[in-house]
Amino acid sequence: MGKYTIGVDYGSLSGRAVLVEVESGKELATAVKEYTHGVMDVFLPDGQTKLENDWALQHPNDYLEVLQITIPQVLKESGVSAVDVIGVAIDFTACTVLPIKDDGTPLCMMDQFSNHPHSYVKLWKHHAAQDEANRLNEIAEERGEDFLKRYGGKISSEWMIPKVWQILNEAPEIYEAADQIVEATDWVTSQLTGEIRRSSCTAGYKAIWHKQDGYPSKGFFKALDPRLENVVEEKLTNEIFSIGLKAGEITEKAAELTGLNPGTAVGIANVDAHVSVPAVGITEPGKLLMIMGTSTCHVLLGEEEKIVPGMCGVVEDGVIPGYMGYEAGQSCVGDHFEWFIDNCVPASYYQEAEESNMNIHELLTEKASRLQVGESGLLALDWWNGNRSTLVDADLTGVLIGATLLTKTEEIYRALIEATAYGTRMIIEAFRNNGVPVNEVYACGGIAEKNSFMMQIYSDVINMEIKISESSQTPALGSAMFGAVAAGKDRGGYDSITDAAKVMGRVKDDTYMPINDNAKVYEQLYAEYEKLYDYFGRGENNVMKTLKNIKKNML
Ligand SMILES: Nc1ncnc2c1ncn2[C@@H]1O[C@H](COP(=O)(O)OP(=O)(O)O)[C@@H](O)[C@H]1O
Ligand SMILES: O=C(CO)[C@@H](O)[C@@H](O)COP(=O)(O)O
Repeated sequence: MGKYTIGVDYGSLSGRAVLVEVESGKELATAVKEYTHGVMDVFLPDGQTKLENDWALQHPNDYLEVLQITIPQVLKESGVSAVDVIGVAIDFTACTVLPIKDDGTPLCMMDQFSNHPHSYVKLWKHHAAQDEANRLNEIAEERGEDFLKRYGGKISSEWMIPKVWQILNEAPEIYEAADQIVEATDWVTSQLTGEIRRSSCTAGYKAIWHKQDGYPSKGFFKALDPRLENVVEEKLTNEIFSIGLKAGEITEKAAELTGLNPGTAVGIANVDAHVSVPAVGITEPGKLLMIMGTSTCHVLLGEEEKIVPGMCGVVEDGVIPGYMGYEAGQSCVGDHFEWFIDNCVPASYYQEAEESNMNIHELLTEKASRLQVGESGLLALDWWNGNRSTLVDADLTGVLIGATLLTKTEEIYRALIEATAYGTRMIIEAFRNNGVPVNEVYACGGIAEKNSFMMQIYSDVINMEIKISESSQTPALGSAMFGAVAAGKDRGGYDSITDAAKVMGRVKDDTYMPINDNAKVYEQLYAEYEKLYDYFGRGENNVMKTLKNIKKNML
């Protein structure tokens, strides 16, 4: 009798489940549920409580709806009986966090807090804790805190401690009422197993936890704010579980919600980027995976703990047990194009797209692909949502240089694509220059799947071959693999993620190869990008911050 495993991937806008055959890695069914509340960046669900700039919230009930709708759907669609599903695991955007009570109830789902913005889930791209991040970085630097090096020299405002501190600063009553502040991935997993077991992946990359040294010292937290001295014991926990372990089993309550059998193994939770690595078959150093969607994450394995300025983090066992897992990222990739189509594309283009039976991305891509490299005379910086790597500064903003009265919409679209490719090259070079080899490049995610023109540009800009994941649901497949590992070989699964990757992880046969002529022109354009990057990003011209301050004072 065949055995099956389910992975659920929680993205920025929706959650997707995939049901996979364990012995072949074949995906039998997929189901997607858009979040009912989407991303709340203007109002709370009451439609009245206004959110400030740089906020991005979500509703935890949307995550439970994903389980309730997609898991029964994949069971039904595949015709697989729940009895034959041996494991399940989830992955999530991160750092996406929420305050909860000890029994798991999110504060925003309690009447007294439902109108309080700080009681909701803070999505990874909630950037309103930048002040806290800046102060944290200053204090850590003054104290010579060793951990800073492991996070590329700076802790991002997207990560756990700045977000926790923002709650404390702006809503001490919420901080006080929270028994724990937890990553959404760990919370949803606890809704399946009945117990919170925090993952080494989220703790390591997002909450400054280290396998040997644990969290930063009490002295450091006290130096941030005396009220934070015991934040680990009071809101986090010292008990961290390695990815690849079993988090528990499906409870009776979770069985009712999902249609799975009580007792089904549940894997320790993962992050969407990191979980994708084994799903493309990577289990060794030197192979960088780009997970390209709303944002892009770059994940890479290494043998040793090297210090790479501006990376997001290096965590032992953070991706594949036995290796150092490196992460870097760009906070704005698909979102870059989304902003553009929402704000800068004339109605005539939409009309043409409709007439040609294309979506607007496809039309713009098609038009952009008819241009020669360098023909538009444009160059952009990809900082519309700040810069995660290598500058770690959410206060940086976008730039477009070279526009004239003749500049066309598709030229700007292309310049935005190229900007994200230059940003990726900057990251690859940062790894290489600091002793972490990048010998091969892989890609997965919505964009790697949907936009082959963009992937060709990336190949030309980085001047390397790019291999593409075979699965269109790579993170969900990765989670399904961790579900099979949680079940273990005795129950029909695998004993390690490396064993699972050998069978279940794959890339497509077709790859992208750099086109020499294009690569040569991109070399010149990249040299100009580098100059702009340093000029605006490293303090020589702080105009972006000045403008943000003026804007803040006007609000
Ligand atoms: N053909 C396309 N070319 C470039 N970007 C696209 C295209 N289609 C969608 N996008 C962008 O991709 C992003 C969604 O990526 P996806 O991987 O599906 O989601 P997520 O990152 O939330 O997991 C959106 O920001 C959207 O603007
Ligand atoms: O930062 C991470 C992972 O570390 C991502 O979860 C975050 O960028 C969101 O990813 P998506 O672009 O929504 O796939």
